[in-house]
Amino acid sequence: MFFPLYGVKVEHAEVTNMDFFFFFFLNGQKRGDSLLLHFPKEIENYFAWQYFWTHFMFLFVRQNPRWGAANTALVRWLPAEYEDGESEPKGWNPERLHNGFQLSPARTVSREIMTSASKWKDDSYSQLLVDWGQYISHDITLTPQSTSTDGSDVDCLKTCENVHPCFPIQLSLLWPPNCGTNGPSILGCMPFFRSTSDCFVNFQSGIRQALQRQQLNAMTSFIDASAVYGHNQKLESFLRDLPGRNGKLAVNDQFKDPKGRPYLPFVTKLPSACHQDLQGERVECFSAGDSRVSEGLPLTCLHTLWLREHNRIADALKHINGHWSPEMIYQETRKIIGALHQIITLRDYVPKIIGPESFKHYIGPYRGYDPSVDPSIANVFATAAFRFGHATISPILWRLNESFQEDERFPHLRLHNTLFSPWRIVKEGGIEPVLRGVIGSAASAVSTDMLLADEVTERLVVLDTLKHMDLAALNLQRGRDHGLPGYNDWREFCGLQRIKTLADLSLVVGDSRVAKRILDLYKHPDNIDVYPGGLVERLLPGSRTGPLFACLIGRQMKVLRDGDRFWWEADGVFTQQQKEELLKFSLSHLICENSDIAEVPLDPFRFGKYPSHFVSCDQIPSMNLEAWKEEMGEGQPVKNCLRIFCLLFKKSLP
Ligand code: HEM
Ligand SMILES: [Ca+2]
Repeated sequence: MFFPLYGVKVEHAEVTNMDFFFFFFLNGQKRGDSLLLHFPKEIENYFAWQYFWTHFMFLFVRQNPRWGAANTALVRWLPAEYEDGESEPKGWNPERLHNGFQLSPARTVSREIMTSASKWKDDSYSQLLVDWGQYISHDITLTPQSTSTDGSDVDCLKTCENVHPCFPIQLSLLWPPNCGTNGPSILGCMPFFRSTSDCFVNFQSGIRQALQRQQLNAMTSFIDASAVYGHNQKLESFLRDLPGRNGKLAVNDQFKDPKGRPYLPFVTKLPSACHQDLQGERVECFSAGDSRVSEGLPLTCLHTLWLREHNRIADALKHINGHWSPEMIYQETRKIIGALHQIITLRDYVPKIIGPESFKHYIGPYRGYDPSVDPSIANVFATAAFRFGHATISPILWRLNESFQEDERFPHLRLHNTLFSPWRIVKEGGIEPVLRGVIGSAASAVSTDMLLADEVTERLVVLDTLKHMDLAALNLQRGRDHGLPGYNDWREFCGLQRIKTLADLSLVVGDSRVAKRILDLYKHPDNIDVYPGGLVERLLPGSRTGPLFACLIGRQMKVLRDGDRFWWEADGVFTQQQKEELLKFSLSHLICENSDIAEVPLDPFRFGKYPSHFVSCDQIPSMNLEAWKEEMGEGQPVKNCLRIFCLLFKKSLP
């Protein structure tokens, strides 16, 4: 399995005997596997574990072990629509008519209605809101792509023909389209690898659907900090500082920041494909729980902050509970970090993305774990709705100094000069200049006539291809590759009216010129792809999405929360006192604790000018980890006990 655009190969599922063991007894919920289960040192060996599994694991067996596990299929909320009914994407046969018309190539749609040479600013939010979106998307979804070598002898980097597994994005010579008399002529193509298909046949949905091509999610769908810890045992072990016996994560052994703070470790396969500063030592791609960590600098900064926070909390827990084993410290810390990811996402992020009304409507207050809810990621969410964020990418990466002014030594950069360039962190002042830029500059606005910045539609850098790519066209082609039904079908799914006329579309878009351009291009409203359709909708009040994407994102977030046995608010996961402490956490606190930045906004997702809207780090609430103190008394119940032994025996550990 291969992620060509990120230049990282990932072996399929890496299932070991032990994994099967975990899988059957613990129902495949990888994160849960290690979150609640903690053992005293005496039984931290295989045979004792086996005894434990055999005798007590029935307590955890659930009906749907694969829901939300890594390397399972993206689920369908509507059946797939392929040209041949089973696997060929729409547009595979360019001559084929859809509702009487040929489909416009993805690149044409991108240039006609999605690419923008400029972006407005949205003074309500900071750039961090955008970057958290990307970061959290990497916790919940990663769609692996086929390699050219998957049983075929075509090279998708070279061919411009539709031959499995290649589905290249055709480039049109004439621009703008329709300006010539003989129709657009083909200039070449951008490489495109089809997503890997799932070989698991699910007959529950009927024979026809069972035979349809399905795509995979390589991550755990749960918001569980899998981007920090990895989603399989091998990666998880690699990321830990096991020799240190301290419950911490491994750090970079070659470089530290100017104040001695650690960086993420490098990947092991060297030399890595990341770009280099031509002077001095090489800086390789970083490694983390998610392989895309080096894609952009703000993303790498967020990964670095969480690595440091894990190690900081692990130190504190060791100090508070001197009797805890390294394994216990690691697992408790991981559990806390997972909960913090959930809190930031559902409390701070999602309401700003879908707006307060949609939050109330689609998500609502938490009412406990519901075992009948499937927490898997939906294909339409990963492939269209949550890619709304691509329309909010800033073409400039802002870097700021201590006074939150442009840093003279490290000036702002055009985005394409920052992708896959971790050397800019190591050699250009650490994470601080980028982080200050992220909290100290306004987010790009979303507006129907300025969608994706041309920095990502004309100059997107991906590894393993020298050609610049077009992110809008990739998203669209990916939607067709996955057989996503059209925009109108998804509107109906969400209880919104189907678009029948130009007037309908103008109303929904709020701009009749844009609506006309779309219908001129697609010719029939039922042909509009869900990605551009959802993206151009007029935003709901107080949101960054229109009604369709708000519905799809809202529904996805609700199932991620309600279908998660280990959701931080679920019964028995944390004590009341611990929950109260967790709620004090904020991304501002994360930045204060783990960087050299001493002043931050109270709500770092909101844009505020420096210095008037910033406060000193002393004023940012912080968690008191004493709530995790475990008081040991012989034969007495353990205080704050939520560990599995305590739950089973209601007494202190031997
Ligand atoms: C500089 C910023 C970003 C870059 C360069 C970037 C780039 C990419 C690329 C190259 C892909 C794979 C495209 C394909 O071949 O299908 C992708 C996928 C995706 N992106 Fe982004 N992205 C960025 C920011 C964001 C943001 C802000 C969000 C959401 C708020 C987001 C959400 C997603 C999602 C959900 C996927 C699909 C993941 C999967 O299932 O594999 N991205 N992005
Ligand atoms: Ca996850």
